[in-house]
Amino acid sequence: MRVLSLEGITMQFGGLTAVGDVSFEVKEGELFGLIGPNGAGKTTVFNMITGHYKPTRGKIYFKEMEITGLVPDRITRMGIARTFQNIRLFQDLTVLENVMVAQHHNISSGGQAAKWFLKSVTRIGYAAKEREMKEKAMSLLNVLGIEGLANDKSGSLSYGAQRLLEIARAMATGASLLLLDEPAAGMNASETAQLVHTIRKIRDDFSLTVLLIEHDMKLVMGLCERIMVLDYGRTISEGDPAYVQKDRKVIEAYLGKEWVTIGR
Ligand SMILES: Nc1ncnc2c1ncn2[C@@H]1O[C@H](COP(=O)(O)OP(=O)(O)OP(=O)(O)O)[C@@H](O)[C@H]1O
Repeated sequence: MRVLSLEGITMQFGGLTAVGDVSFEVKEGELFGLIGPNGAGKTTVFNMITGHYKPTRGKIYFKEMEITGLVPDRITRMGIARTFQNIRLFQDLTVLENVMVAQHHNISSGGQAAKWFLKSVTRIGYAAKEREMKEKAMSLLNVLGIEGLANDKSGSLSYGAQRLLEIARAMATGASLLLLDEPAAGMNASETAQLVHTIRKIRDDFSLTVLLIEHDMKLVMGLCERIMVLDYGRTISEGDPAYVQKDRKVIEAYLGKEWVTIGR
């Protein structure tokens, strides 16, 4: 079954066509990669799916329901969650609190709202509710392998751990489709290798569908089952990793000739 479907999506900013007539489908349970050079339009595609931008033209469907132009909060509640290229965590809340706040995904704005939410849950005495939220949040941190950092302030974490926390937060919304924007950015080689394993595991254990943007080609080629390549807002290739990495258009526009000899 297809989970996500984009039909002829176009996004113009004044005279600039950031994304031009892009169509693709992501099937349930798939690990789908969106790649291409800087400025190709990848994040703009994410922003249209999540309702941060309204497409100039085209339609977007999630599980056969049209979601084009719906507000981000509504789209999150329908089951789509994302991480951001520039990490967006509540830096002065703990790791555990960050995940607990994300469970209540209506509270998506500023740190004050997040603090108010946590305080009211505790003060009004929803002890059982709080305990349940804590347990769920801890189990997500466990899955991501950062449970040992639960009581640390998120601002004190390494870059790699912050990226994992962002994934935990996206999962905490109860989403069935995760959009990950450069999840390996800032990670070292061993963290990246572990991330491949983790993304596969959460896909399997939580029956998720994952759409990701990434510049680390080893991760993309080793993890994704299908890949779409954008260049100047247009689709230049789509297929499995074996096909895409041999496609001359992709090598010329993005991977470079050195990929052919050393990349694999
Ligand atoms: N809000 C905006 N207003 C004007 N131009 C924008 C806006 N958002 C994106 N763009 C432009 O759209 C084009 C595509 O940008 P986008 O961020 O989607 O690329 P990208 O493929 O994600 O790049 P990168 O790999 O560097 O993150 C760029 O030329 C960018 O400057």
